[in-house]
This record gives sequence, C-alpha cells and structure tokens, in this order.
Amino acid sequence: MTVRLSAAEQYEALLNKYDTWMFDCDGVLWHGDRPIEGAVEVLDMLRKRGKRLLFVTNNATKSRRSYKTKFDQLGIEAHVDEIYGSAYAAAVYISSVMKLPKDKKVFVIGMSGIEEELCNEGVSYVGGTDPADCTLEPFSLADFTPDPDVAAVLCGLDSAINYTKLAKAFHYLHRDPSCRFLVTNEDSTFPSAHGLLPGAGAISAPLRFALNRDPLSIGKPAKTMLDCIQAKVQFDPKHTIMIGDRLNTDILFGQAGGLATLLVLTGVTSEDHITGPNASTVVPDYVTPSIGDLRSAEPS
Ligand SMILES: O=C(O)[C@H](O)[C@H](O)COP(=O)(O)O
Repeated sequence: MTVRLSAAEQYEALLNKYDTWMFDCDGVLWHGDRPIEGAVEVLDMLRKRGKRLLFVTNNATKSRRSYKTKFDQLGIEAHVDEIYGSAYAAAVYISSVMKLPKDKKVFVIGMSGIEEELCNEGVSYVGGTDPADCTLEPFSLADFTPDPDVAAVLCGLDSAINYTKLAKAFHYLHRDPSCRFLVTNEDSTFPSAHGLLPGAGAISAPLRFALNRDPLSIGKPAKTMLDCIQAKVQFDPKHTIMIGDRLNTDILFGQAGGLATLLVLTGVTSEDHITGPNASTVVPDYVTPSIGDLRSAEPS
C-alpha cells in the first residue's frame, strides 16, 4: 500500500531511513531548463546529511559530461560519476556486454549524447547528427550506399527524426536479421518545459511496426541500467530509494531492483493513474506531490 507523505515527521522519517537516493531527472528535478521548485534545496539538504546521490535518467539526448554542464547551469551540485544516462548505459552495453567487434559500427538514430558516449567507449558509429541524414529530401534506396560494417542499430530520443533516418535503420535491420536492434529507452512521452511531447519510444515505434520486431531496451525499467550502476557503485538496495515521476519506468525499475520507491506528481503521472478504477498495477511505496515537499523536514 502506498504511503501518502504530507507531514514533516513523515519526510524526516524518510530522510533517516535511506542512505542512497536515486533520482530520475525529467519531471522530478526539472522541466526542460527549469528546475522544479525546491529541488535544488532538497538535493543540498540530502548532501549535507551525508546521503549518496545518483541521477538515473532515460534521456539519451545528453552525455554524462553534458548533464554535468546542465546541473552546473541549474545550480545543482552533481559529479559525472553520479550521473547514469541511458546513452551511457547503451554505450557500455555495446562495448562491454555485446562486445561489438572493433571493425563493426552502430547506426544511430539519436542526438549528440549517444554519439559522445559511443566515442567514449571506443564504439564506431554512423548516422546520428550527420548532416547527410538530417535532411527532409525524399529518401531513395537507389541513392543509398549502405555501410557494410553496420552490425547494430541504436535508437534514442531524436528531435530531428525524419524518414531518411528511419529508412536507413530499417534497411540495416531488414537486410540482416543478426543486426542488433537496441533502443536507449521506451518512454512513450517526454515531459518538456512546455508540456508533454512524444518520447523515445515513439521514435522507435515506426521501426518496430515496419519490422514486426522488438528491440532490446537499455534504460529504466530494464535491469541493464541497474547492472550498469551496480558495476560502478556499491549500495545496499534495502537502504536505497528511487524517486521518479513515471510508474512504468522509474517505479518499476526501483521495484525490480528491490529498492523503495517514491512517486512525485510533477511529471507524467497524475492522481488518476494511482487512484480510481483505471489505476496502474504498479504501486509505489510512497507518493508526494513534488520533490520540493521534502524541504518540510527542515522547517526554516
Ligand atoms: O522519451 C524520453 O527519452 C524520456 O521521456 C525522457 O527523456 C526520460 O527522462 P527521465 O525522466 O528518465 O529523466
């Protein structure tokens, strides 16, 4: 059963109970470039109390290095080794788990975050932000010279998605069934500063439809993301809490890893998703309207 937090003592008890705090980012800490009210103070308070903070985001548009810049710009203390993005996790998966041979390449649908993380892991790629692929010119197979070394397709959130990128990805996956089909994450929507937008799952959906094939998803709720964190950080799941705004990614991810879960209502999940006849079967341990509410543990 979900505990609804509202009293200062409840927030204080929560702070005392968990040592490691894993935060989703979009919809929990910020909307686009706007921090959620109170988020900065709450993170500062947690650090002052000696808590370990980890930032676990499905948003693959940025690398860990660019996230660090974003945290700095928002006035939030964060270190690169505390940041786990699905672009980073996907690059680590391709280099260390899949062990893509050095002479093979990944065709990317996505933005610079994926490219940067693939580079960091020594993985070669084509596509991505290549201007030749960022075109609205009609695509024709007759004019396309496929790269013979492409052995995987990785698809993430891409705000410049077009037919050329989809057609090339489709071609690589269709010509060779052993070509690996990976997606950074499958979020259906993306909570931007000005409202919901189609998410990364909506970008890969045309490929799934055309190929009648499901990709391997790396980000939350998949265990791949937790494996990636656990390979770098030691934490006790019993004393760890995952804070998120989405039931079928953040909260499911926490539950699958044996972590406590706290749902906030500043992102994609609203009250009617957790109560009423159509409520989700994914039930968080705690719910609070906003991360900023934790400030009440330390009244000013
Ligand atoms: O579509 C996406 O990629 C996601 O909606 C988004 O970027 C999720 O980021 P998170 O909430 O995990 O920070």
